[in-house]
This record gives sequence, C-alpha cells and structure tokens, in this order.
Amino acid sequence: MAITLGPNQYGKAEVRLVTVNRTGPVHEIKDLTVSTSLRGDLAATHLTGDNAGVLATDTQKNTVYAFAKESPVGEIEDFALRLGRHFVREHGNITGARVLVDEHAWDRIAVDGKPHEHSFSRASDEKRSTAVTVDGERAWVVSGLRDLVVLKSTGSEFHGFPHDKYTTLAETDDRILATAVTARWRYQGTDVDWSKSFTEVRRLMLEKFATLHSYSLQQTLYAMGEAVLRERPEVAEIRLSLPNRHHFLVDLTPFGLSNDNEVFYAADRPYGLIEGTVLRDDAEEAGLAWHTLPTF
Ligand SMILES: O=c1[nH]c(=O)c2[nH]c(=O)[nH]c2[nH]1
Repeated sequence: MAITLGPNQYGKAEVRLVTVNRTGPVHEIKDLTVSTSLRGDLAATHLTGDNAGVLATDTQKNTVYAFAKESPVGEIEDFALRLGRHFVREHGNITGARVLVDEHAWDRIAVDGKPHEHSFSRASDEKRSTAVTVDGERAWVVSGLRDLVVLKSTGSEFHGFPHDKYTTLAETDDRILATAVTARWRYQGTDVDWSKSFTEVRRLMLEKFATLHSYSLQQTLYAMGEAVLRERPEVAEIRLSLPNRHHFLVDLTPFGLSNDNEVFYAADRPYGLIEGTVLRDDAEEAGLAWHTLPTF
C-alpha cells in the first residue's frame, strides 16, 4: 500500500482589516475580512516537516496589513488580485493563491440631516465579497454578495405542484415572497470596473425581484440571473442561493376574525432552499475560478 499527499492549501483565514483614509477632514473607511490560501510545492513540510518553502501564515497576514498601508485598498477585487499575484510572483514554490475578501458596509451617521465626517453606523448584514484565484500568470475573479434580504408583499403565487399523500401545502395565488440573496458571479477577464459592475448587478437583481410576477422562487432565481447576463457582458455566469423565508398566514378564525393576507407568522426554519446557476453559452472557460469554492 502506498500513501501519498493529496491536494492541499494553507493560509491565514479571516484577517480583520479596517483602514481609515485620513487625507482630508472627511474620512473614508474600509472594513474587510481577508483570507489567503496558497498552493504549490508543499510536499516537504507535510512529509518531513521541512519548512523551507512555507511562507508562514503569519507573514501572509502581515502582507495583508502592509499592502493596505503601501497603497489604497481600493476595490476588493483589485486588492485581492494584488495580494494573490504577489504571493505567486515572489515565492518560487508557491504556484497558486486564493484570496477571499468580504466587505462590511458602513453608513455615515446623519447629524442635523448631514452625513458626519468621521462617524459611521453599520449599514446592514449584507456583505460584498470576492474570491480571486491566481495560478501562475492567470487569474480569475468571482464576486458576489451575501445576506441581501428582500421581501415582496404580493406579486407571488405558488400552485400547480403535485399532490401526494403527504402534501398539505395550500395552493396560493397571493403570498409573501421573501429571501436572503446569496449571489456569486464569475467575471470574464480581470479588466473590469468592479465598483460599477457590482452596483449594476445588484440593481438588476433587485429590480427583477421586485417587478417579476413570480410563480415560484425558482422562476425568480432564473429571471434574476438572466437579467444580469443580458445586461452585463463582463459576467460569464451567476450562481444564486435563495432561502425561501416562509411567511405563513395566521389562522384568526378562532377569534372570529378574517385574514385577508394581512397577518403572517414569519418562520425562520425549516426553509426551502432554492439554488441554481445561470450561464451564457459563449462564456470564457471557468478555469480554476470555482476551485474549492462552495457550489452556491
Ligand atoms: O417558490 C417555491 N418553490 C418551491 O419549490 C416551494 N416548495 C414549497 O413548499 N413552497 C415553495 N415555493
């Protein structure tokens, strides 16, 4: 029997980085969680404990902080590309890098109706994210968002599903549709206006969620992805994960009251989980873009 080392990677997970741009009285802040992960010729450390080729995870963490000082962080995709390319170019046995960045949003606190110069409140749970993969001279970018919570109070139906002996769900032609959008989209190339693209992808998904008269969350998922691919040529494919945040009508008949879609019980679990990918057929090859990322 022969035992061998299989695929492996190592790095520093969840480096918390906050930068303050203090070039004027109006401060700008960036609040990021950065994870780095390196691949390459790392057999020696696994097989014998020889660490000559191991760029310490502590050094990877320090590199994140030093890069944030040496030039402005900018868009998370650019920051992740700079870091990933650095690790691969500067360290001979490191052939690949994965850099994950989550961005936590802050709003300015309004004082007397005006945005304050240096005081902020956390915007929401929503996070913008990127996953950059570098392999030699090549690089792939998958960006996205998580926990974008949306709800529409009508314009959603669900009926026509099969009924077997376990079915109790009532058919409905008017229900609340609510979800927390997780979306990841793969870019074609790396020469992209990241900020504009993110803003537009997010807007397209929200507008479609709002305006589509939905017969299933699956239909809404596809329509949201399709809207993005139709309008944003820089996006090769998009993957969506949509938990169905069920809102059940409360039975008010014991109290002699009707309930005309006005009073709901918002259940937190279990929840339907609707997931899918929307692709264009002329997209560039995915290469290592999704390698080791969750499917959705
Ligand atoms: O939009 C929906 N899709 C389903 O697959 C499903 N299943 C369910 O119970 N409710 C819903 N709603």
